[in-house]
Amino acid sequence: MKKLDQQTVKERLNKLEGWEYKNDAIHTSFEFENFKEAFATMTRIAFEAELQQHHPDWTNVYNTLNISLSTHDAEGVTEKDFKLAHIIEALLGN
Ligand SMILES: C[C@H](O)[C@H](O)[C@H]1CNC2=NC(N)=NC(=O)C2=N1
Repeated sequence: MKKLDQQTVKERLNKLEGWEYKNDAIHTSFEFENFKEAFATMTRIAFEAELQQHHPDWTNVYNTLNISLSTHDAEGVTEKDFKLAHIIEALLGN
């Protein structure tokens, strides 16, 4: 899949509140009530990621979750990343 140019990424980010473009990836963070809530959400995201065959680069510390999405083959951001980002937002009820 083709890497999106910077202008296109910025336009697409207008519809994704709380996400930013940096280092050839799109990033966001979430804060939950506690670790259990964070990990439960990660599990739900993991099942969706597996269905998409597209996986987040993420870190979790207690109740925080940091997510970065990029497409390794394209060395940047593609439509696959935006598709997963929108799925994640929908899972979170946003
Ligand atoms: C073969 C398999 O589809 C690829 O390795 C997939 C798996 N998940 C992936 N996830 C992400 N985020 N980027 C990729 O380029 C990627 N590639």
